[in-house]
Amino acid sequence: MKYSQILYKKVNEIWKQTHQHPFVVGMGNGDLPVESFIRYMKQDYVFLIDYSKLFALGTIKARDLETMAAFAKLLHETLHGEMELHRQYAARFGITNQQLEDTRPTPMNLAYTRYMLNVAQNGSLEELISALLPCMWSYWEIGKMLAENYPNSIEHPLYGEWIKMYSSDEFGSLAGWLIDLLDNLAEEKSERELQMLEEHFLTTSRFEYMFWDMVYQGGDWPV
Ligand SMILES: Cc1ncc(CO)c(N)n1
Repeated sequence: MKYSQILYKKVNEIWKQTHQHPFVVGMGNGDLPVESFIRYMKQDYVFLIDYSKLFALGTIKARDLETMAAFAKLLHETLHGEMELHRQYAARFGITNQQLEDTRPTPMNLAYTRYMLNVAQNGSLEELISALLPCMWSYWEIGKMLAENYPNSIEHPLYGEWIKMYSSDEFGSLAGWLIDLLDNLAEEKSERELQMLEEHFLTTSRFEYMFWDMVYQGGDWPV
């Protein structure tokens, strides 16, 4: 069994809970309050600023030109693709790009990005990928689940664009490349090293659930 399939089985329960979270289900059936989505868009924008740095670090840690170029492409896609979706959404609500950028990350958002950046800056390329992969893979799974379970969801005037992006073959091919890369790199790893990669994969899978819950519940700093 491929290492990624082993990891997928280990996070199955966590990802299933994410698929059943009211924020995610609300995007599918259209019941998600707009205020929750605006909070998500703002928090996710500042998340993506730090998240994109992982791809830059991946280019630095890459051991061959092809992998360097792929991480550079992921950096570009994040800064100009995913973040542009948020900027377009924000404009519909009269929120400027500067206002998006000035969003103060919640404690949970900060904990998530700092965990990933710490792994990416101090760990191996394999550790960076194992921390990063649940972000892309779980979003692809959520996008596909919503498009399949709620056929009209991609036509929703607000949430449709989000579902289209994350269920797309283009986003899936980027996630698939990262999955294959981890599988290739895992072949040469010791049991102890694989245990460390698994811990990162589980931790950021849990952070993904917590991020949906934070934007749904509105958790923030006391003052
Ligand atoms: C919190 C979070 N995780 C993953 C992704 C996928 O890019 C995202 N945009 N935001």
